[in-house]
Amino acid sequence: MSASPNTADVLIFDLDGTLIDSAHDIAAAVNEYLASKGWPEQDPAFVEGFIGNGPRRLLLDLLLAVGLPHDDATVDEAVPTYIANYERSPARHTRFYAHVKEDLHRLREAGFRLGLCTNKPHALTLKVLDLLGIAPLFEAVVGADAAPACKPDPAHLLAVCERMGAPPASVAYVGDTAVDQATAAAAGISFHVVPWGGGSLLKVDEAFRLDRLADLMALKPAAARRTA
Ligand SMILES: O=C(O)COP(=O)(O)O
Repeated sequence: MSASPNTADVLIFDLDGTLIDSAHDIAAAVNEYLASKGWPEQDPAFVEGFIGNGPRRLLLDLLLAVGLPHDDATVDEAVPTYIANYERSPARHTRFYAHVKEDLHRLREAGFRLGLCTNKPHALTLKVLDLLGIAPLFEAVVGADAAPACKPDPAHLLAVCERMGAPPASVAYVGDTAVDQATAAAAGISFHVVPWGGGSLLKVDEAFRLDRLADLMALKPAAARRTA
């Protein structure tokens, strides 16, 4: 069962599709790989639909969907090539969704502790957060390869909780995909969905649907509850 939506001390965020629109940089890295094989490049809006399960699934699912070779050997070779392409230019086109940066600051100032749980590779995640100037806002960041198992395995989200010393009942997870939603449900953590990324496609109780991140202020952290 999920925790109540009424309070939370710790807010853990997904990254791609939730805080940042990274589809153009991810598509550029994918297209550089496809071009190197002499295969047709893909539209960023199409590539965007495959983001959320990490690089291996991104490439496997995309190659499968467009009818290109997708055997293990092809994908094994594609993953490091794609990651190397992405690492060369991790935030050229990446943008925050509306009000994200200011709202993260407001949430921190209100006393919430912030964490990040993403299927992006860990080193790339740190690089992107740093380039976008939001790395210091997060107490714990766990990319897919820094977790015991990645989303939708609840161990990923629970690893962030553990690093923050936060019981799951004190946490809310914020994401945009069915993977994020399933992860939170399996971890027994309440899930709030953003209106962008894949968020509008998800079925959730309306009380858990955000217009912007600042709506999470309603969850009042412990410090604010004591002084209320
Ligand atoms: O699939 C990825 O690379 C990252 O996706 P996430 O930040 O939505 O977990």
